[in-house]
Amino acid sequence: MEIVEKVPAKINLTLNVLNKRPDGFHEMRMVMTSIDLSDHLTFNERNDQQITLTSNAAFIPLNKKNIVYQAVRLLKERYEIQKGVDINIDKQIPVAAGLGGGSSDAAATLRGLNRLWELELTLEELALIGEQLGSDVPFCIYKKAAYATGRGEVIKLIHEIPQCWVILVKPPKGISSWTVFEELDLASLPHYNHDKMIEAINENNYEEMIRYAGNALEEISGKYRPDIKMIKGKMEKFGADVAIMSGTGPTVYGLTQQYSKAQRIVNGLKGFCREVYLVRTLK
Ligand SMILES: C[C@](O)(CO)[C@H](O)COP(=O)(O)OP(=O)(O)OC[C@H]1O[C@@H](n2ccc(N)nc2=O)[C@H](O)[C@@H]1O
Ligand SMILES: Nc1ncnc2c1ncn2[C@@H]1O[C@H](COP(=O)(O)OP(=O)(O)OP(=O)(O)O)[C@@H](O)[C@H]1O
Repeated sequence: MEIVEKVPAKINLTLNVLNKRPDGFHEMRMVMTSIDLSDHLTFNERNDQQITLTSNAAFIPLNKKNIVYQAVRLLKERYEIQKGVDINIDKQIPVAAGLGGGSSDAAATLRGLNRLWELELTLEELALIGEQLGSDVPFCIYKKAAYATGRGEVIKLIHEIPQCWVILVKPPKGISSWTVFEELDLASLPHYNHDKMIEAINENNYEEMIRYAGNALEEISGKYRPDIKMIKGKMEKFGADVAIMSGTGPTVYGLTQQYSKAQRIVNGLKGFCREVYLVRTLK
């Protein structure tokens, strides 16, 4: 039997870092939404114990270093599954971009194998397992909009955000989450009002929502990647209502509700960056 899972990327509408925790992670407060830029994972059962990965992308590992492989191993060990699986990763989400690409692939693997091996696990159970793979994986299990706390694994689903166009610009070279978090000066971080943002989202009020968008990691990532600031400025100049870095970057996203404006922003930015995407937020 063949199973296919759609694997949406994510953006952080607000990202706050509170304190460093005893476990070495940081306490987060984030409003996040899935967006319609997706990988696709295809699963085919094997009767032997082998796990094989194939992909159109040359730049992700296709062995046990891939988070998809780790997700398979986790489920096989936990539920004593005596079967293997062939998985193809149709990679469309830019890698190490701040868009949750690997985390979302891992989440889709848990969802896909739940179906393929008929484990009948709930999304909450899959999210609990996903925590062991990475801080963003539980959010990615739901493919919705949510308020994420803890190290990012405590998820409270919220109302879908007001429909809008999302323009994504992914500058060359990624940034690792580890590097960004290690350099943080917590006392100097800005704070974005996620409660007010969630209120605006619940009222489907786009104009009010964008007033509260922001990413506390922008400053530190910007030190490594001065192009982030340049792209933000260009995006606002071409008419985006807001221009914010997603996750630990380097991707910058802009929001607008007008398609004509979205097209103008895309055409303007294509002059500065190769990887420019125009997508919608997911319902
Ligand atoms: C920045 C975000 O992408 C926002 O969505 C996430 O908070 C990070 O998610 P992620 O990359 O999946 O993070 P993980 O793979 O769990 O951790 C990578 C590294 O980032 C740092 N990290 C991550 C999450 C967190 N709450 N505190 C941290 O300090 C840690 O150094 C960790 O070793
Ligand atoms: N299936 C996968 N897809 C993408 N990257 C993967 C995958 N498996 C392992 N990786 C590795 O994980 C690293 C992080 O990639 P990823 O795309 O998850 O970063 P990201 O978009 O910044 O995610 P986040 O926003 O959660 O930090 C990359 O260096 C990549 O080589």
